[in-house]
Amino acid sequence: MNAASKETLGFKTEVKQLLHLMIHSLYSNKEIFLRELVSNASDACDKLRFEALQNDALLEGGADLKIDIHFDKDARTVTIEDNGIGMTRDDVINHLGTIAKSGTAEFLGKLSGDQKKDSQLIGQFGVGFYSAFIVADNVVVETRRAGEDAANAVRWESAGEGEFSLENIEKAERGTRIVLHLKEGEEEFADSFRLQSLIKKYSDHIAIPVFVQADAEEAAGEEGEEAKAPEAVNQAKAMWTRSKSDLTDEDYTEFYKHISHDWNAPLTWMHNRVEGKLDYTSLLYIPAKAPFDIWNRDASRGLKLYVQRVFIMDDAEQFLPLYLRFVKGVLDSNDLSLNVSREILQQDKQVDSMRSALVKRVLDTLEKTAKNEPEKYQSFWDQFGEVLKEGPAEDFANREKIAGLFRFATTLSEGETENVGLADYVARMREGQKKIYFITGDNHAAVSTSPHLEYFKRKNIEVLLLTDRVDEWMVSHLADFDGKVFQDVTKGELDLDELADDTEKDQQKALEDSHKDLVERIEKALEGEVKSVRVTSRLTDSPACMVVGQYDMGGHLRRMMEAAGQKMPEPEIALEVNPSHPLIERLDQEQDEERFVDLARLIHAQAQLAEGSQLKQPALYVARLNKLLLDLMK
Ligand SMILES: Nc1ncnc2c1ncn2[C@@H]1O[C@H](COP(=O)(O)OP(=O)(O)OP(=O)(O)O)[C@@H](O)[C@H]1O
Repeated sequence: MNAASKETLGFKTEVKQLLHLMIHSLYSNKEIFLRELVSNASDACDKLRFEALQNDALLEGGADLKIDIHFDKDARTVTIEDNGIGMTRDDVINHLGTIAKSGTAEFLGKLSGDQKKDSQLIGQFGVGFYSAFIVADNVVVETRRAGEDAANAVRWESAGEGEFSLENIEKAERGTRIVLHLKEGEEEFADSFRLQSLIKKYSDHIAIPVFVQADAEEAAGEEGEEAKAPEAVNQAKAMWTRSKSDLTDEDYTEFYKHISHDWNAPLTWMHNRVEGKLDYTSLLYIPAKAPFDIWNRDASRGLKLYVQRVFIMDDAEQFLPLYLRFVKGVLDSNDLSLNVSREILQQDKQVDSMRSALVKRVLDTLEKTAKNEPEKYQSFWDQFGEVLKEGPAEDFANREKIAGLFRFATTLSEGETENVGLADYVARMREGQKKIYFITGDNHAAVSTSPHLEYFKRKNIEVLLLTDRVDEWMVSHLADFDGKVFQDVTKGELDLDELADDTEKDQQKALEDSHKDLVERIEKALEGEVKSVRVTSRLTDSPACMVVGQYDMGGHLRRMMEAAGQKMPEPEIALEVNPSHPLIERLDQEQDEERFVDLARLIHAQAQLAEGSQLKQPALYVARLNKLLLDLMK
């Protein structure tokens, strides 16, 4: 293609939306553009170094990777230049004209127009290259992919307003040069001192040296003095290789922002050097806020792999299980080969050992946070609890440890906050109680008022209130905690052996004996609708409730599976009635068989509604109820 090949292309809609929002909501943090562009430049150098392992011709004879920052006060420009991997014309179109993240549309839909809230969200999304437009009204990118001819370079230019132009240019040096034409009022950035202090503040941890042009007076130097070789503004050393005592919280936080593209400071981090059988350094972070695509299990994950300080890959998913996909960080191994690939990692024994160690480290840190900083832990749980709940199914060996990190709302806790750990639950179990009781449902209001809880409330036995979609599935994988099995209170007969004293058991027996006829009559009236009917002492205020078989799927999970189009086998449903309830007493005395059947069906329908089920024939229920109401009004 020749130089005449200039073309103008439109940004994808989502870029336009994002640009607009970003410029407005991030204006109060405008200086972050430099961090983002330097971060990209450093990634580009990392990528070049990696590709050069296979093909050192890419270095074109120059292996000194660096980032240069220039400015021109009069022209009001700032230039960020790297000699990294560079981009081809296609790369430029793909990376600087679209947003290649899945879920972008949903993300944009969540933005509210409230600048404060939106800037938080945009932070979670990652602002990247486009942040240049916060301070610039024109951005020129000149880039040449390493290994390409000088004539195959590209110039991209845009005012950030819907379109960009592309043309072929000559560029002798490989890599990318980004020229920002600062908006009026932003000339403060065309200043050596300002740029240097921003690099120190935000990019000190970048492993590639960053050089900032000196001020004119400074550069001229004293007369007769020899020009000094410029010094990098940053430490230019892989941050994780520095000793902990040398690093401040700010260093850790800025490094986190660089690798994670997250705007918020992390919740906590773990920095460890391991020597011995394995030799590696890991720096792992737990974010404070969940990224927008945490539920996309294919979304990129956060561990970068380095081998002997050389960047090898992003998303080194072999080193952490999916249920810890929120962890971000760096792993630098001295044992693996520089030629390591994803396929090799999958079969490598050392990788398994490192993975186990990293998992243990993360779980231990979470445990420690939960113990020493409960409020901080609570905010972690609120963000990532649901992800962690995938743990017992994925990581059987650690399931007890993971379960210890869970937090739930219970019948004894205040409001809907999930803040009761299983260890707390077990510690306050009633004398003789052997099981951990729970109930699942769509929301807190529905489960906390379930008839199934009446007996437990009466006996002051704590019940976990589980309302996440994954809960029933999670508990089925957990099976027990501290030797106590989990029991769904809506399943199987109430376990009086465990919970009741002798008088209560005798009473139950007496109830069963004295209501044999009633039970038979109701069974007949509900033939085909329920599997069996029995009297119960589990209810206080409600006349009846539905109970599924001990090994059947609970109502909540069943409804979700059915909503997802799965056909479920019919469960063994029993109707349990409360003989002390006035309605059941009245039913027992009903002589008119037709009215008896109507009443029994109404009670059955109500029990279904109370557990959150839908009636198969709601209109029939309404008709029956109306008939009874009319009778009453006579
Ligand atoms: N200096 C550069 N050299 C080479 N490629 C670059 C450079 N700057 C950006 N790119 C390319 O453009 C892509 C988009 O950059 P951008 O900063 O928008 O997003 P990102 O870095 O992938 O992630 P995030 O949006 O979370 O920051 C990068 O992934 C990279 O491929």
